[in-house]
Amino acid sequence: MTDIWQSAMDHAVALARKAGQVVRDAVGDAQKEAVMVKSSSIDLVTQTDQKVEKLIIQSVKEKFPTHCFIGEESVAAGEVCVLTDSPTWIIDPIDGTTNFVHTFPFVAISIGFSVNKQVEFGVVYSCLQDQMYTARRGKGAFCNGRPLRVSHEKDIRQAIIATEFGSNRDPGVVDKVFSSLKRVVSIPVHGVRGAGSAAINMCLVASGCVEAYYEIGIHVWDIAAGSLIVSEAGGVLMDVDGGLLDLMSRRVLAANNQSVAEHLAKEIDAFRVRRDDAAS
Ligand SMILES: O=P(O)(O)O[C@H]1[C@H](O)[C@@H](O)[C@H](O)[C@@H](O)[C@@H]1O
Ligand SMILES: [Mg+2]
Ligand SMILES: [Mg+2]
Repeated sequence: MTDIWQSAMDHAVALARKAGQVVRDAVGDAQKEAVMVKSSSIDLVTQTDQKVEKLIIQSVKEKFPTHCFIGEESVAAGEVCVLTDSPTWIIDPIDGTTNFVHTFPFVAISIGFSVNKQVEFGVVYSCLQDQMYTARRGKGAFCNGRPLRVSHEKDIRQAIIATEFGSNRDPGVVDKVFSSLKRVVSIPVHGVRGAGSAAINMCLVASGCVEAYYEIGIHVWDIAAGSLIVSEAGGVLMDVDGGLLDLMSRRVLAANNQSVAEHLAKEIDAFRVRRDDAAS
C-alpha cells in the first residue's frame, strides 16, 4: 500500500541534511555570530537558527502549499502556536543552540510532522555527528538506516537517566528541578546525563544508550519528532506526572519501558508551566 506521507518524509530528511550542512558551516564561526536572547538571558538564538528555519519553511511551502507550520523561531517572532488536525510541520531549526554557540558537539535539526494531532513521522539530524534519526508511525525507528531498539533494562537502579536544567532560572523553579534531581540520583541510578538537546536526549533513549529522559519547560518543537522515534524504537512516553503525554504541555518523560517510566515519574516534582498553546 502506498504511504501518503512518504514524499513529505523524504523531503524532511533531505531538508534536515541540507540544514545540517548550513549548521556545520556556521559552527566554527558560532562564537563570532551575534547571539541574541529570547525568554531569558540563557535562552539563546542566532542568525543561523533563523536562517535554517526560513530555509525549511520556504522549501516545504513550495512543495506542500496547504500544510501548516509550528516553528520555534516563527513563534518567537509572533506566529501562533496551535496544533490543529491539519498536516503540520513542527520545526526546531537548531535544537541545542547553546551547544552550537559553545561548539559542544550535540546539535540537531528536528522536524516532526503531525496529522490529526498525531505525529506521522519524525526526523532528528544530529548534524555534527552525522547521525540521521528517522521514524515513520508503525514502521520503526532508524539511525542512518540501522533499526533502533530501546534498552531492555527493567530496574531503574541500573539505569542512566537524561535530563536538562532548562532555561528558566527562577529560584522557585530551580529548587523544584534540583529536588527532583536529588530524588532521582538517590534512587540510586547508575548516572544522570544531559546532551543539551532534547531531541538528541530522546534519540539516546531510542538507541538504548540511556533508559529515560525527562524535562519540564521544553516546547512542542523540541519533542515532536523525538517522541515518535522513541515510541517506534519500543519505548514509552508520558507526562512527568505519569499521565498521558500532551505535546503542548511542555513536559515530557520518555523511557525504555513502563516500569522505568512509572518509577521515574514518582520521583519528579511535576510543576506546571505555561502551555505552548496558551492564548497570548
Ligand atoms: O536549543 P533549543 O532549541 O532552544 O532547545 C533546548 C531548550 O531551549 C532547552 O530548554 C532544553 O533544556 C534543551 O534540552 C532544548 O533542546
Ligand atoms: Mg529546542
Ligand atoms: Mg532551537
